[in-house]
Amino acid sequence: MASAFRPQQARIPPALAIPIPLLTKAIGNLFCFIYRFKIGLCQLTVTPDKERNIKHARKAIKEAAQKGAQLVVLPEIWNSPYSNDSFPVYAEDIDAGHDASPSTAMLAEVSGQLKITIVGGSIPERCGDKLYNTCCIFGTDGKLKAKHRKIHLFDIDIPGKITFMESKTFTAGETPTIVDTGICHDICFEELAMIYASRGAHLLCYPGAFNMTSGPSHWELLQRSRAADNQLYVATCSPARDAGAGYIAWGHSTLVGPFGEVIATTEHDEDIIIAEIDYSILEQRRTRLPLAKQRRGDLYRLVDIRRLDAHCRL
Ligand SMILES: NC(=O)CC(=O)C(=O)O
Repeated sequence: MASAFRPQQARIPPALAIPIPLLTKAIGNLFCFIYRFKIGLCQLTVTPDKERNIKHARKAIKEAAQKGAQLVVLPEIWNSPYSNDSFPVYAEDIDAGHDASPSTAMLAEVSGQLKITIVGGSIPERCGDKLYNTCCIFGTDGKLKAKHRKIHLFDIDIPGKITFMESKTFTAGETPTIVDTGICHDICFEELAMIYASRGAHLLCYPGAFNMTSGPSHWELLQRSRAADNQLYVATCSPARDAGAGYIAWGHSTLVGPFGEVIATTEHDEDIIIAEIDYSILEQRRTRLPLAKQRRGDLYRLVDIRRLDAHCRL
């Protein structure tokens, strides 16, 4: 998921400066030099036991917060096995309240209790007769700030390597989300990242579950490309690898900086990455290499067909 975050207002202590997308770019740029914070990427093992997955995620979030993370990111599909048979069984009706959605109830409780922002990876969401691959973002007050439904469903067929059709069960989301979030396969679409960047995003978060074919070939490449093209931070968070699962996740959760540099990463086992994000570096990069100014809008231009008018405050 790509959650795009922008810096918050000056009266908020820098330590709590989880970026929000609402402010104008000018205000964002003005204050971003004071904004440093720690991000925690929880690469979690996922089992068929949903209750255990929720407890386990809670423990990892707490550990990341204890280590100083003010923004914690979970993997794509962390409460359920990544399989079309499981998605309908593990799906939760997020809008129906905490009783109908124990996974998001936990995220709401923990974010409020620890006063951190959580990019809640994704879970299968049931809405009427449809299922979505949905990321919920909770603010420091424990309130749901945004819900992003994966826009680009992951359908792949490489004979002898991997076949997976998310579209068998999931319906694609229709809206980019301004706490700017995308999920996994969304990372493959540079236009989406460019739109987020043009709206002032400083950080894109992609909870993702790449596999043993797509992982080695382009997991890191895509993250570094999105970061370098748009001169911003990119954070990814994968499930840990389970060699016995039907779908074997690649792992390698990573934080990439605005020059496309890998700041922190891990292998495929369960892990919590804690790394620092410093928006002043981002501005420095943009000043030294002003891609936005150099862009030839007279020759080519990205059209944002669906203007992102709904904003979410963190
Ligand atoms: N779960 C996914 O969307 C995986 C993906 O995009 C890939 O390339 O692998």
